Amino acid sequence: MHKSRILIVCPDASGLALLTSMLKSMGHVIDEAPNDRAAVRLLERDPVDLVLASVDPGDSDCLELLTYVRRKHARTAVVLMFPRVHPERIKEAVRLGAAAVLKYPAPAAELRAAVLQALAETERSTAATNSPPGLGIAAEPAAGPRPLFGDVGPAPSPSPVEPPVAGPGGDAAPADRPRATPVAAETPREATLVGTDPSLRQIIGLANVLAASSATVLIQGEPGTGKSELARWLHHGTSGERPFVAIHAAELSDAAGGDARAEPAASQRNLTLEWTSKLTRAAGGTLYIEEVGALDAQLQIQLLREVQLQDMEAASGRSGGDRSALVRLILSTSEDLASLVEQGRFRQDLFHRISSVCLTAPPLRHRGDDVELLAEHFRARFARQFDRNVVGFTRDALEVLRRHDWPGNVRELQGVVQRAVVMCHGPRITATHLGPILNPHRGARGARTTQGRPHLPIGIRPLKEALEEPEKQIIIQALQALNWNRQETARMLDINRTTLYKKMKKYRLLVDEPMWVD
Ligand SMILES: Nc1ncnc2c1ncn2[C@@H]1O[C@H](COP(=O)(O)OP(=O)(O)OP(=O)(O)O)[C@@H](O)[C@H]1O
Repeated sequence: MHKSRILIVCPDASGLALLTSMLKSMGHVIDEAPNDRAAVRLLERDPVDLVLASVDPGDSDCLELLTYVRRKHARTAVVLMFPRVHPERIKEAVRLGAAAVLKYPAPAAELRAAVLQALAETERSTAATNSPPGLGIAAEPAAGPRPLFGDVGPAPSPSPVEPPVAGPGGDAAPADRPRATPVAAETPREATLVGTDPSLRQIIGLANVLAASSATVLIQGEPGTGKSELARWLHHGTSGERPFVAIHAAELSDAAGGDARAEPAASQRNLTLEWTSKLTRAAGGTLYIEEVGALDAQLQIQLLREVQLQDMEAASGRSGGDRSALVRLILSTSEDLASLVEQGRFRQDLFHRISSVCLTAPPLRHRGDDVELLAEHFRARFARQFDRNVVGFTRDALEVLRRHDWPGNVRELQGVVQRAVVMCHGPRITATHLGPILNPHRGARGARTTQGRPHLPIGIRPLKEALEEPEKQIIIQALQALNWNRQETARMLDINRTTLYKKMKKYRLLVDEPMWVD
């Protein structure tokens, strides 16, 4: 075996000196670091064969260095040392790819044996990876990681769907990463951000600056304001060739904990698998998590770890270099995350980490002439798509569009124009095609206050009856904002789909086209 390079990470100076002298006596070259941050800096300057790290298993981030090394330096073995028994953490460390977990301080013989075995296994797998195919040099099956730290029970068996895969840089991906589905990564389409209002241009200007960095960005704004479009814009600014993976936080939580009957350990494993599969698919590109406030507690921890890893990466001073395994995080929210923190529904530490770089998508009602520009953009697009000879809007239609306050923002406008194009049989969309919600002559929206908001049409009548009209209007607006997608609408209104169905039936909204279309 050649002279190996070992990085020893130990916060205790005397322990560090002792470990160094033990391993130096074996003929290895030793680097030393007092903490993870210093270790990452050294690793980025000069890769090593093995990292030997003493960490406190009680610290929630004690496995971060391990995760980092397994992801970024797949050929570097990691041996951990824990000063006290922590069976759960040992299992987790083994699952994440630790070659061994030892007691700290470990007897010299045990330490040397573990180091030798880890180095030998790394050398074997490197030789196997480097062998040209067809030469018949088969690698011995690796003995597999084993905890040496007392009896902690068997390591979780690997899931059948997660064989190690070649990462984008050619390195073997960490063993806990599921295989990337070949078609999984979305080919990013160009982002479209129509609009000339200064509030939007300012955000686009900021996005152009941020596109060049790998900083985690939080995009906030009301539903339908174009947060996803901004995320694509940020992604596309770096490179269109890289994967863009978008996922709604609630879907991620559902997918991870989908089976309510599953054992806690199994659902924890599902969750880790789901999370790592998303990261694997996004490797080298962007992971966009919509409505980050809906992440459940476990996923918030996973996200916090990922953001911390990114910070370590930034602290290591790397810029530009190998980005193939890096994942840029873009998060969005239409909720006020600070108030979720106050309610105890969102981790404060995570909130502080993700909210330092923030873009706010302006609501459409504050974007003046953009309503017309966007309406024209969607008119042209849908006329092309549905092969309709609709060339514009009548003056009264434009007036109606201008006066509406667009609670569903750009998505609502898009839905309204789409329907109008389908319903329009002449060359121009008229106010009638826009429906009573938008049409003041039909009286459905009621009078406006000075702030441009509608008065509720409530007179003195039985309460149940008085509440029906506003309820109907809220449902129609939500349906319009969500393109008549019932599942999404039920979710937005926080009612189940059956309730929504019954209410749509009651208000005669269950026709193919909305009842108000002439
Ligand atoms: N400036 C824009 N120019 C053109 N299309 C836009 C613009 N902003 C948004 N859109 C379109 O409007 C729709 C809604 O936008 P998007 O999904 O980005 O909003 P969002 O804020 O992410 O919504 P949500 O919070 O509900 O997920 C999309 O079809 C998007 O392509």
